[in-house]
Amino acid sequence: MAFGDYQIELYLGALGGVLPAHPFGYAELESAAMAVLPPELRTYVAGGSGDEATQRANVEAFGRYAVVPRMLRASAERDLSVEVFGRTLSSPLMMAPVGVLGICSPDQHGDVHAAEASAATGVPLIGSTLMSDPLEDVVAATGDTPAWFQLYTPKNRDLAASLVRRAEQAGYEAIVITLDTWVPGWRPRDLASGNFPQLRAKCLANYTSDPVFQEMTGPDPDPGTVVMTWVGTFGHPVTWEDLPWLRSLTDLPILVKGICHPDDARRALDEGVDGIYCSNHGGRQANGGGSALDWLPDVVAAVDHRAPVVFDSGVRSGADVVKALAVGADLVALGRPYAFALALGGVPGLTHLLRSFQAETDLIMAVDGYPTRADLGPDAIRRTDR
Ligand SMILES: Cc1cc2nc3c(=O)[nH]c(=O)nc-3n(C[C@H](O)[C@H](O)[C@H](O)COP(=O)(O)O)c2cc1C
Ligand SMILES: O=C(O)C(=O)c1ccccc1
Repeated sequence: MAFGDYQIELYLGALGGVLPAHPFGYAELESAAMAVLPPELRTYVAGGSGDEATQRANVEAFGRYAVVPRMLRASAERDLSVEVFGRTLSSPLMMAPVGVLGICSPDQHGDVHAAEASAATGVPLIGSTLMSDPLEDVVAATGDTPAWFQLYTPKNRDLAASLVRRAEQAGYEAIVITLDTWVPGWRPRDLASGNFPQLRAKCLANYTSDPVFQEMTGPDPDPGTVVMTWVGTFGHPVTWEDLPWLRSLTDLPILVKGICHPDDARRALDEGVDGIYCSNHGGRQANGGGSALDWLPDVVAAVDHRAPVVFDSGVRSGADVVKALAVGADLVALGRPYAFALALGGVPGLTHLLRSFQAETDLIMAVDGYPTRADLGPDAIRRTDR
C-alpha cells in the first residue's frame, strides 16, 4: 500500500462509519497513553533529566524551521525510499531503541509486538539491549524488515562480545552503540519515586538469557542477584580506545548513537564506524544542552555523505520528519510517540502510528513539491528566527 492510500482508507472508512480507535496528534496520544500506563512507566517514559528544558527544546526546535512550498513540480508520484547498508527501506522512518518497550505492553511482550508492527509497515526496529524477551525472539518477528541491535556496552567484555555475537547470529543487520548512557541521567520524576524499572528486575531478558551473564550470576539466581549483577556490569564508559575492540567484535555495520559534535562524527568515521546517530537521548540524559536538531547541521556537514546519518529526539509529526530530512538526516527515528502508541493500542495501534507518520511525511512532500528525498535539500527549508 502506498502511503497516500492509507489516508484514503482512513477517510473512506470514516464515511462508512469506521472511525480509527487511535489518536492522530501527539498531545492526544500522550495523554491517552498516560491514562493506560502504570504510574511507574508514566514518569519513566514521559520524563527526562532536570527540569526537562532540553527535552522541551528538542520539540521546540522544529518550530524554528519552515518547509518552503514549491508548486508545479510534478510531485503526484513520490519515492521516499532510502538505501542503507545494502537494503532499500520504503520510508526513512525507524523505531529508536526504547528499553522499556517490553513492559509498555500489558502482556510484557512489547518488544515482540514492535517487531510485528515493523514487519507490517517496513519501518525497522532498533532493538534495545534492555528487552523483556530475548533478542532472538524479537528479531524472529520482524519478517522481511531489517532490524538493528542497540548495544549498551557492559563492563564485562566477554558479555559485550556475547551480546554482539548473538545479535549477528540472530539476524540483526547493524549494531548501534549508545555512548551517552553508561550512567543514568539526573531524572527528578523517577528519583522522587525511587523508580527505575531495571532495578526491579524488568527488561533484563537479554542478560538472563546470555551464557556469559549466567556464569556471572551462577545457576538459578534470585531477582536480587540478577539486578546486582546487572548494576555491576551495565555501563562501560566507552572511549576512543575501545572502538577498535568494538569494531573487532563484528562484521556488521556499526553506528554510534549520541553524537552531537562534528569533530566526534568525523573522528568516529575515521576510526572505522559505519554510521552516525545524532541524538541527545530525548533529553533524558544531560539537561542544559541545546536541542538535538540544533546540532544536526554541523554533524551532517562533518559526515559529508561518507556514511548514513540517523537522527532522533523530539520528532512528533510527519512535518518534523520532513524537516529533519531537509536539514540532512538520512533516517529519522521515533522514540516516545511509538512507545505510547504501543501502550495504547498494541500492534494495531503502533501500526497505525507508523503508517500515519509515513502518510503525513509523504503528503507534505506531495503538497510542497518535493517528490523524492533528493529534492529535499537545504533549499527546501528556512530558519524562521534569523
Ligand atoms: C522510555 C525510553 C527508553 C529508552 N531506552 C533507550 C535504550 O534502551 N537505548 C537507547 O539507545 N536509547 C534509549 N532511549 C532513547 C531513544 O532511543 C531516543 O533517543 C529518544 O527517545 C528520542 O527522543 P524522543 O522520544 O523525545 O523523540 C529511550 C527513550 C525512552 C523514552
Ligand atoms: O531510560 C533510558 O533512556 C535508558 O536508555 C537507560 C537505560 C539504562 C540505564 C539508564 C538509562
